[in-house]
Amino acid sequence: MKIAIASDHGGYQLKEEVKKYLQSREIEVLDLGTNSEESVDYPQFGRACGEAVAGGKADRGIVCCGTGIGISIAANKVKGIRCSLCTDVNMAEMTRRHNDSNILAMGGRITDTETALAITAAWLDTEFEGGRHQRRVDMLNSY
Ligand SMILES: O=C(CO)[C@H](O)[C@H](O)[C@H](O)COP(=O)(O)O
Repeated sequence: MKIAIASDHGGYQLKEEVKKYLQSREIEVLDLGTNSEESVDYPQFGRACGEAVAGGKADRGIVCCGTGIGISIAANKVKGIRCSLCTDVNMAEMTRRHNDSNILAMGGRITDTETALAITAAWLDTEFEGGRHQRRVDMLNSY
């Protein structure tokens, strides 16, 4: 699996922790920046991750900003993206099982590293259930 990751300055430290975690699992990482805590604009990074996933350059993506909100809004502007802002493991499992989430968003100023890595693990390892949820995902994709 190849995961695209992106953040603004508010999510930079968390992105780096997520990157280390993914690499420890020997998951290939496409790092789309940002590369420091210098102030940047989250819409560009959320869009870049969305386009990487929608365009097939990565299988899924993970984005981080201060809250996870702005960058998830940006990623969800890209057709085909179902970006889910998660603050706990249950949300991560549910959004994979029911929404076939293809980008995970987290907030570097909201969620501590240990929780974020547990969320990441759950999101990576939980399968989409299909069935009635496929119909709903198809509806999302048609909009
Ligand atoms: O988009 C956000 C809020 O929904 C993120 O938290 C951003 O990281 C934040 O807005 C950046 O704010 P800053 O004051 O420019 O660091």
